Amino acid sequence: MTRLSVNINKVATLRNARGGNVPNVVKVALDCESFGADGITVHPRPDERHIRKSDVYDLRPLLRTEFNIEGYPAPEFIDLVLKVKPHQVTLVPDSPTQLTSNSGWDTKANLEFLTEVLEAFNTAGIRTSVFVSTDAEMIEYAAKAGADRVELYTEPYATAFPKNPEAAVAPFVEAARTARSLGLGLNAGHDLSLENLNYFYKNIPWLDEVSIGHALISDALYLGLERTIQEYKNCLR
Ligand SMILES: CC(=O)[C@@H](O)[C@H](O)COP(=O)(O)O
Ligand SMILES: NCC(=O)COP(=O)(O)O
Repeated sequence: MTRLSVNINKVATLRNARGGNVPNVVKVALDCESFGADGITVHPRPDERHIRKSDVYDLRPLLRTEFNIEGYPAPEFIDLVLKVKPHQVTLVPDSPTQLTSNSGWDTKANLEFLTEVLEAFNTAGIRTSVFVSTDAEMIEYAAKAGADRVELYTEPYATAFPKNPEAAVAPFVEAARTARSLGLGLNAGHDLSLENLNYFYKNIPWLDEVSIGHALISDALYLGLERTIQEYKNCLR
């Protein structure tokens, strides 16, 4: 079974636009779970432009499904994750000012750093995932650093999909095989959508998890949150 983790960053973006508590990020997360989401993902950024540290603390005791926290492992992030102890932490190589994630780690160049950080999370009993491109060497070095899983950065797939789905997914199938041969679990995310998700899943049915935010929350404006989550779940069958 491939699990759907709903990324609620964009709900927090909307809430922050007015400074109040509408929409209520915690309530939306709990509703996502009631509507069938298998997990909730947040990506607290240093400027707190969407998810705030306080959201992470508020969510932790209330979520009933898997909690995944993504982010760059700066000292403040490491401290937050070790205090909150989510089920999974996903390390992303984003700089503080970045608009959104736009690449995977260079796991070879950052081997020492990643090994140290992953060890801290592994020791705390938190499952670890490292955001990577489809480059086999990057996946191999993620395994060397001690990751439990890799998350494939799917933006290149999403961009190439409309013109040529087969060519778009091919490097991801290869990367997924590499990850499996190394005993790594496999996640995927970024720009996955109702248009491109089912084809991705059908080609890589052993995917453990996808995390989806931007397209899913946008679809919910038209379809409503409950129906949207059901439609994304249907893409994973
Ligand atoms: C790692 C990843 O691909 C997503 O977490 C993405 O970065 C979402 O973050 P934003 O919602 O801040 O764009
Ligand atoms: N890890 C990817 C994620 O959480 C959501 O990315 P997106 O669907 O907002 O592009």
